[in-house]
Amino acid sequence: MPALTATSSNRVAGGTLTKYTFPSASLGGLTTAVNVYVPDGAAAAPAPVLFYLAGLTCTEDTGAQKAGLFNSAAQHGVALVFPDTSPRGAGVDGEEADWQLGTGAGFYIDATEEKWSKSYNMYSLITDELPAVLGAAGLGLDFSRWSITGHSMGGHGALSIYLKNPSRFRSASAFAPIANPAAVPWGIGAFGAYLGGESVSANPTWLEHDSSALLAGSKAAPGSLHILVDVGTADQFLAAGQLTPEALEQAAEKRGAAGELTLRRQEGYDHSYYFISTFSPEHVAFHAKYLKA
Ligand SMILES: N[C@@H](CCC(=O)N[C@@H](CSC=O)C(=O)NCC(=O)O)C(=O)O
Repeated sequence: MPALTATSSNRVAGGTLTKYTFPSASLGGLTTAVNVYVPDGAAAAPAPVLFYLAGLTCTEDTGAQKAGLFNSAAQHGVALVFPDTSPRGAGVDGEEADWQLGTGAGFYIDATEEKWSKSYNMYSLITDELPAVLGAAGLGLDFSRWSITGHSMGGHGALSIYLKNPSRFRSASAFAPIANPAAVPWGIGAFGAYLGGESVSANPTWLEHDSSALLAGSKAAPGSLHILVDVGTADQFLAAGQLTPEALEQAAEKRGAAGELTLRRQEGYDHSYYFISTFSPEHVAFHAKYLKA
């Protein structure tokens, strides 16, 4: 197991936020950084864990600094993990050229195209390596009680990772997620580069990472999924057709298991962290209900 190096530590909301770095096998040996918030008391009784996956152009610091999650996490005794959004410095040609691809835009999938596949494996980092590395480090994290949330690209990550692994997580939520990436410009660009193909018809493996397709086809027991989604009605990327929350609603309808998806349209809110920080306490409370059941 790689050693964690603590590079900063801050007292916040009755707990401690520590930034760790370690060489990541998933990311081809590149050093990755992760912020971990542990509420006081977790040394004696390990805390359930909520991952926060950030969006395009973000880092491990964005959610920690702007999402307003700490007070509610402390109130519910929940630990928070904020991973980075991509490898850094992989040296892939063009990875810094476009904010929607490459650095800051890992899309929480494992690339299969040779150009990207050595380092762009954010799915493995989130689902396997981080729980193994953080779990073995004795930080007071209880990964048998694990939920996941995220924003935009990170909302896509949270929902798709949950729907691919429903028995590993207690619940999922998302702020303004890219709900149907296989069908919108952001997803088509990223999936085309990382997985290959120009469209989902050319490469149907895209659907393995598409939350709407995953929900519609989920084999999880009816009623066993717990999903909360908020989207602002004034979201600029909703207007641009990148988010398509209606696809998720249609998928839930197709699955036909009532009560699994709560999707709320929040009047007048945009895509920003002002929106996220307004509703993040409700998301923590939603997850705490299942993490502490
Ligand atoms: N540079 C871009 C805007 C990038 C942006 O808005 N990123 C969002 C996530 S979008 C989907 O994943 C974000 O969370 N930014 C960080 C922040 O602090 O707001 C442009 O040119 O439009």
